[in-house]
Amino acid sequence: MLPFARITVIGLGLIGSSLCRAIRAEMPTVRVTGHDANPAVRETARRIDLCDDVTDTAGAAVTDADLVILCVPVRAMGAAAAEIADDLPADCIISDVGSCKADVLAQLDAALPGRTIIPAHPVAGTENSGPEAGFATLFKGRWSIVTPPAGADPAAVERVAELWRRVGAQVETMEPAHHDLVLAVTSHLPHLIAYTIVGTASDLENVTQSEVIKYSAGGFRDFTRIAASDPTMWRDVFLANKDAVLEMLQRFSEDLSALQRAIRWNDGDALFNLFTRTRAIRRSIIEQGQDDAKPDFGRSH
Ligand SMILES: NC(=O)C1=CN([C@@H]2O[C@H](COP(=O)(O)OP(=O)(O)OC[C@H]3O[C@@H](n4cnc5c(N)ncnc54)[C@H](O)[C@@H]3O)[C@@H](O)[C@H]2O)C=CC1
Ligand SMILES: O=C(O)C(=O)Cc1ccc(O)cc1
Repeated sequence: MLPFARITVIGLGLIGSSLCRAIRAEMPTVRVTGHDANPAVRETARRIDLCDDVTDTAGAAVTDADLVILCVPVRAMGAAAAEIADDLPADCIISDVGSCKADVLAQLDAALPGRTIIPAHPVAGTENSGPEAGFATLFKGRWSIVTPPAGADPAAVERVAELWRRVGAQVETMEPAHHDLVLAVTSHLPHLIAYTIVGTASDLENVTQSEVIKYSAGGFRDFTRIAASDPTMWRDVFLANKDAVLEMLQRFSEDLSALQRAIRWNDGDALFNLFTRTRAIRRSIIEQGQDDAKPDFGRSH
């Protein structure tokens, strides 16, 4: 049985538009309604036929929904939820796709007291944003982490989990605070490092911008891709997941200082041992099939 019959997506950027496409591809009888605060995005969504209906107001998008998924930047979640509060049907489930969960849950709880809120985070994305950047296979073979609040209705949790399975994701449930700690080190800190290193390279006085571009080896190129990620989205993630990010940044700084020391004192063993350990981590990621380069990963678009 389909987990939902009428799904509303609020925020039709990369993730919202990918979700619309995936739902229509995998569950063609589900009615998909969309809304975005930006009129240009609504116009694009209509032009590319993203949803069955794109509404000009958030309220009109949710009046007969059985699931509403908020796909807006994490610090806009509360405002987006407040906009639909008066028009939500009584038994509608509210979810979101935000990259951090504790702060978003607090915003949703405050805006929608007493409602069934089942947050989730598809750990899938790209450096691009906007409705035309999305694609139907984005979630295939990826994790979606569902982070229900304490005491959440298990049937509602299962319906949201089933939606993610239907669009191709593997589902894990986690407590919101634990999610935020895990993602701080696996996703948020790597983005911060990428933003830093690309900024550092572009600030050099003795190396020209064109040399940075011309001689950028593989590693630096990968950083520039990540550092091209959406500024609004990532500003919000760092501010909303401040405590976990600062904790991981502290540990990272200490480890970086240890590396600095090893280089200064010619401690080759320390360098070799660390690089051997990190190589093993990369290899185990590939063995577990979590690598983008794998051809069966369903990411062709
Ligand atoms: N980009 C990525 O790779 C991933 C992003 N996420 C999360 O998904 C969410 C959306 O990110 P993207 O789709 O990448 O961003 P995006 O920038 O492509 O799209 C966000 C859309 O939300 C709209 N919006 C902003 N405030 C709004 C409001 N109050 N009401 C209605 N619409 C509003 C914007 O106009 C924009 O079209 C974020 O919370 C992000 O943390 C989750 C997984 C991956
Ligand atoms: O493009 C990349 O490398 C990403 O890391 C995409 C991404 C960005 C944010 C998320 O919350 C999940 C995935």
